Amino acid sequence: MSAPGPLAREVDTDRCTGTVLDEGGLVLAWAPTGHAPVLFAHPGVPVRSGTPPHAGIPVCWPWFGPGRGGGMTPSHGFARSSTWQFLGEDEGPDSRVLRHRLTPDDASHPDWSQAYHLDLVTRFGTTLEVTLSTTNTGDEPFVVEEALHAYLAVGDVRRVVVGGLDGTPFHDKVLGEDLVQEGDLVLTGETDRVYRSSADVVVTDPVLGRRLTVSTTGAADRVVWNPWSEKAIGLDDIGDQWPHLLCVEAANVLDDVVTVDPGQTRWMTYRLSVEDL
Ligand SMILES: O=P(O)(O)OC[C@H]1O[C@@H](O)[C@H](O)[C@@H](O)[C@@H]1O
Repeated sequence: MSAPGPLAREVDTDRCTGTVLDEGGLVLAWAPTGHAPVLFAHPGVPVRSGTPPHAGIPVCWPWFGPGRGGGMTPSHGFARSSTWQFLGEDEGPDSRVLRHRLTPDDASHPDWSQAYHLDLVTRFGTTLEVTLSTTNTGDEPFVVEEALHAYLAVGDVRRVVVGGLDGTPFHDKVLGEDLVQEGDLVLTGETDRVYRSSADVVVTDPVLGRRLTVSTTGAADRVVWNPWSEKAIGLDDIGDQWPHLLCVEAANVLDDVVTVDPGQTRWMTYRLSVEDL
């Protein structure tokens, strides 16, 4: 018998449909009325409890990947595999607002003893807005890496054009080099890049006939990732679906880590909108 899936909070309004899971505080789905789903999730592999999926918008916190010094597990921190408190939902002026929180009572880790509140506010409307806030409830400053690791659904990643990054310095994790983007980005192979930019990113998708715009506040970096065919084989919830996703993440990583002083709250917002071509 397969394990039951995590608890899903469903939204269905005249503006959109959407889903957030308590596990991971994962925004799994969003589709404004009249549009196909905007976030990627493998059509044949359900989300399993205990396994953070390559889907939706995982929360990476308080480290990214293996952490700045390397070797940290789980990859991307413990927030995405922890079960968050659901604080409730209400109707905003133009969106349904769902609130989740993670505290040391919900998630602990041997390498993380700091006192914190991590809050996730998801606004489901004709645009999607996700805010991740870190509050230091302890007596000592602490440093976090963080990302809202959005998996955008695309028709064919080899045919999309990613605009808004021209002239931006980036760290290429595949090549291990620091480079500068020239012109629009067209992906031709495994791509894993940390762009030092807070500018809007526009993904033009001729196959699905739409344009996605990512804008953020409080995020110094954009991470662009697709594993491509070979690496995708080892990721069972991506597999042969790799052409149908493009991660454009809002992040504060590498040299852009965030210091949170006692009593302080630092926040980051990811906004996503879609328009027909
Ligand atoms: O398989 P994971 O842990 O979800 O990570 C997926 C990818 O996430 C990206 O954000 C990282 O830049 C990649 O290096 C990583 O491979």
